[in-house]
Amino acid sequence: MHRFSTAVDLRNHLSVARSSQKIGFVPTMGALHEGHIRLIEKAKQENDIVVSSIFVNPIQFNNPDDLSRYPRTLEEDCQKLEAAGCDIVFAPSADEMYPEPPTLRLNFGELETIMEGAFRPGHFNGVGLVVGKLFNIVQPNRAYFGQKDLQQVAVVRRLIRDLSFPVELVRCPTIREADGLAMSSRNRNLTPDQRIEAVTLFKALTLAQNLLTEGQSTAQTKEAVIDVFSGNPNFRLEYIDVVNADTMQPVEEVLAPGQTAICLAAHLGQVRLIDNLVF
Ligand SMILES: Nc1ncnc2c1ncn2[C@@H]1O[C@H](COP(=O)(O)OP(=O)(O)OP(=O)(O)O)[C@@H](O)[C@H]1O
Ligand SMILES: CC(C)(CO)[C@@H](O)C(=O)[O-]
Ligand code: BAL
Repeated sequence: MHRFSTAVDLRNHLSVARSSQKIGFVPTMGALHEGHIRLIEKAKQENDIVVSSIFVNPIQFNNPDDLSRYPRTLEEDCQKLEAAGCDIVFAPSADEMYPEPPTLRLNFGELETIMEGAFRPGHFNGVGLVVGKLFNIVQPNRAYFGQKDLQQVAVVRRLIRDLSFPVELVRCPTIREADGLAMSSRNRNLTPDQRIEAVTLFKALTLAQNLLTEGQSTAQTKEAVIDVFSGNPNFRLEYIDVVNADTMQPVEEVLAPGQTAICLAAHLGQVRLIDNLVF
C-alpha cells in the first residue's frame, strides 16, 4: 500500500493511472472499524484503485471537546486498510489541507436547518469544504459514504450537483454490532456501562419503524421515542425526525419503500451518537 501526506505527491502518483483505471475513494476520519472496512471492500469490488483518506477535519467540529477527544489511531488504521486491500492512503496534516484558514463558506440551504445541520452549526460547511478539496485532490470516479451519516450523504449529493464534480456517489448500508448498535469511531469513547446502554438508540429506532408501519402518526411515533429516552437519565435526546431519505425534509406519513428515514441523535454522557433507519 502506498502512503502519501502531500496532495502534490498523491496527484502525481494518480495522474498516470487515471487515464485507464477507475478510482474509488473512501474518505474517513480514521479510528477505523468494520463499517469503514466494508466501504473499502465495496470500493475494491467496483474500481481498479482504492484510495482512502484519513483526516480529522478540524473545521467540521462545532465542539472543541469533541475534536480533542476524537480517537486517533493512524498506524493501526493503515494496517487495517492494507489488510482490506486499499491501494493508497492519504493522511495529510492540517497544514497540508489548510495552509491558511479557508474563507469560502458553503451553505446547503434547507439541509442546514434540520437535524445535524441545526444542532451542529457550521458542521456541513466544514464537511463540504473538506470533501470538495479531497475530490479535487483524488479526482475519484466513485466515492463511498455510509448510510449511518445519512444527512451527510444528502450534503455530498448537493455538493456534487452544485459544483459539477464528475463523481458517482455510492451510499453503503450501516454496519452494526451484534446487539444492533451502529458502529462508530466515537463508540470507543463509551464506558463499558454506556456501551451496553448505547443499544437504546437502535431499539428506539426499531420501535419507531414498527409504530409507523402499523399506521401510527409521525407525531405519536416521535412521542414514543421521546418517552424511551426521558425514562433514562443517562441519555439526552437531541432530535428524532421522520424525513424523506433523499431530501431529509420532514414527512408526515410513510413514503414508498426505501424512501422514509427515521433519524435521531442522543448524548450518552459526553458522547454524542447518531443513527437512522431507512425503510
Ligand atoms: N457503521 C457504519 N456503517 C457504514 N458506514 C459507516 C459506519 N460508520 C461510519 N461509516 C462511514 O464511514 C465514513 C467515514 O466516517 P467516520 O470516519 O466519521 O467514522 P464514524 O464511525 O462515522 O465516526 P464518528 O461517527 O464517530 O464520526 C463515512 O462515510 C461514514 O458514514
Ligand atoms: C466525510 C468525512 C471524512 C469528511 O471529513 C467525515 O465527515 C466522515 O468521516 O464522515
Ligand atoms: N461521521 C461524521 C463526521 C462527524 O461526526 O464529524
